[in-house]
Amino acid sequence: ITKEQQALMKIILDAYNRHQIPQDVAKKLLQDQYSAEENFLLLTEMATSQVQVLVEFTKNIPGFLSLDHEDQIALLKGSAVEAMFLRSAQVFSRKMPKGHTEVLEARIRKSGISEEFMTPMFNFYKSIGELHMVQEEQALLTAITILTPDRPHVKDQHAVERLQESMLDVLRKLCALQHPQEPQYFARLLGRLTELRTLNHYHTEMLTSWRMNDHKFTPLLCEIWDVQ
Ligand SMILES: CC1(C)[C@H]2CC[C@]1(C)[C@H](OC(=O)c1ccc(O)cc1)C2
Repeated sequence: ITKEQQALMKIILDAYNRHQIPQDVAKKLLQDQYSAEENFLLLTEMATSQVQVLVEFTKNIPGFLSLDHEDQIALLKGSAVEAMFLRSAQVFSRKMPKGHTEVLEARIRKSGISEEFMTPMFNFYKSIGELHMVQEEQALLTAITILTPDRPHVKDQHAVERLQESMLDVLRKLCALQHPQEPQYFARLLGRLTELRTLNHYHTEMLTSWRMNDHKFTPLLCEIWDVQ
């Protein structure tokens, strides 16, 4: 890993750790009642704060702010769901204190999300948990997800590709250093990104079914997912 790659990794990691989910959301997890309505409101707050954290993290990805402004928006909108699932998978499988994980799972299961979406979502959380990623890998994988060139409406895909490639190069070297006994570890990480893309479809269904039951989203969520 070269000097400038170490510098890049430090910037990404600091940005990833600087913007954590506000503690008040985590606290509410254990306090409020368990009604489907209460759970939905809590998940709305969680999703909204996750999107805010995503925007702040993205702004700190070296080179992102020099991209075309419309492309910056297209990348954020195109990656928000995947970045949110990636971060919540990591929070779910590692950061959360023991009791919280079960409570969050129970609230998610009782919030009007259809059963058919639960399975792939929790399978994804399990598959991320099994990787035991170090936080540098988590931060880089999130940046790589955001810098996916073929999102809808991205005009200068090559500019995005160049940024993503430099992240992929650092991640590949990091995996080789962190998991010398597992040469296929890097490929496994990238395989998770493919699994992540399948969740986009379920997420759209989830939003639609909530809307059908007249649930209200926050302005930020409406803007990032073009709903309402
Ligand atoms: C853990 C999750 C990633 C999983 C369950 C809660 C999440 C934060 C996310 O919720 C939403 O996307 C969402 C969207 C709109 C809304 O009003 C509420 C939640 C899906």
